[in-house]
Amino acid sequence: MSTSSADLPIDETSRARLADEGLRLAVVDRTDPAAYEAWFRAETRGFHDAAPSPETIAQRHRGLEADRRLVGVFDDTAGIPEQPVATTICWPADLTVPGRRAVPAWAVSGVTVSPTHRRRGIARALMEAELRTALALDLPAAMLTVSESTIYARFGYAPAAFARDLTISTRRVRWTGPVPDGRVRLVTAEQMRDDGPAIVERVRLGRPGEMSYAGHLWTRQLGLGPGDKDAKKLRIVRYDDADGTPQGFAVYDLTMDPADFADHELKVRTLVAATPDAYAGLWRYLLEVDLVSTVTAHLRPVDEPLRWMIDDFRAVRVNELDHLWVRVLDVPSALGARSYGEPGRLVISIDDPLGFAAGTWAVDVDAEGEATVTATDDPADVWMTVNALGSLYLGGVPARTLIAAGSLTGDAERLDRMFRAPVEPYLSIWF
Ligand SMILES: CC(=O)SCCNC(=O)CCNC(=O)[C@H](O)C(C)(C)COP(=O)(O)OP(=O)(O)OC[C@H]1O[C@@H](n2cnc3c(N)ncnc32)[C@H](O)[C@@H]1OP(=O)(O)O
Repeated sequence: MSTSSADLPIDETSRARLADEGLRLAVVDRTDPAAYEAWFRAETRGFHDAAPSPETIAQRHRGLEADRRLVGVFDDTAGIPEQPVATTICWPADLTVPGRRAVPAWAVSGVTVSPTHRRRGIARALMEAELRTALALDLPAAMLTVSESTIYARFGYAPAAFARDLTISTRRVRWTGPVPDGRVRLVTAEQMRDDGPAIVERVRLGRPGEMSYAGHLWTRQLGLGPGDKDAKKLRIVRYDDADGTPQGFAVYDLTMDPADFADHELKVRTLVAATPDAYAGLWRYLLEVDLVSTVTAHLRPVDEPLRWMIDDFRAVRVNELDHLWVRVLDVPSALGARSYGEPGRLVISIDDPLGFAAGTWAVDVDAEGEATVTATDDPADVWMTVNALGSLYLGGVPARTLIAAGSLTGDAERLDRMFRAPVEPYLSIWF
């Protein structure tokens, strides 16, 4: 990487564009507590959150990772001029791609524009600046999880990993899956804080779409984040295999139905399993807690095997969502970083209105599935938008879907043999 993400100067193109409107685009000095507080208050306000307490702000500032790049747009005529009217927070993270490996990607988060300044092109200036910043940092792709799925396609992002919310009627369910010989133990958040990262790491490279994370994004999972209002409700169970090695964990809470004490809802916030045994052991435990009639689980993989491990398939209702959006910036680096299911040469023409990925690219895949990607003048075998490339990239979207949508033309079967991943892409966190 050419320079550290936090130290790179602000993008000049967007700075000049916003300066023409009397606005100042700047990297926020992350070492200055007052500057951080102003940025953080603007970000929480932008997401309609309650104003954070001084203790929460101080704790979040102390825990801010060194690679976080905070950007603000300032308006000296605003009601609270020291607080930015728009924010982003971005950092480099490892994104798992097919082939049990990762590509460094620019994680884009905290995108807010004050309601007083909306629809003046501020978000566009910020988003385009972040794409140029990612390239300046030699990061071949950018990624985000979204508040609304209507915003980011225009910047070249597309859904690449999906997720499901599950609602399980537990009284209809009898466990028919494996009964492993490990143990499920209730543990404290503090115990899990130490045991958990090793389990998360073992899972990460096996699943395209997962990303590296630590710090606040990790402790938040356990209710240990500063100001976490739900912390006291959380229960944590850990699955230890027969040798006593922790292989998985689940975080959940319980809500009583005021009309019937036997009808609690058990909400699974996180379930991470490094082995099939841990998966079975944890789900069986969660489905059999007494005084519960409904188990809900948020943000689960689309290939969740759970319904094959109970006796009533229809006891599980499913709602599917787009979750991780990916934007390819540097085609040779991004496509060269993943593996492919079939050898051969494929020439791809990419349409990218913002220019970053536009061109014709030859993808030469060897017998081991490794690719070399170069610019070429050869005629293209397939044509696609940069959005379609983002959706194909992790191997989770069939080419025929994109052909039907008009964002790709080419041989769907060949594209699927090359691009589809044997494991469905999935990202287990929001960021
Ligand atoms: C990765 C993340 O952080 S996701 C979180 C996104 N943030 C939020 O949801 C917080 C609440 N919303 C906001 O803060 C703002 O409304 C934002 C950030 C979504 C948009 O900011 P704005 O400065 O108003 O957007 P801007 O004026 O630059 O619009 C850029 C383009 O996006 C479009 N757009 C903006 N917001 C939306 C939206 N909510 N839905 C659909 N299109 C939108 C605009 O029409 C414009 O289109 P065009 O340039 O193709 O003509």
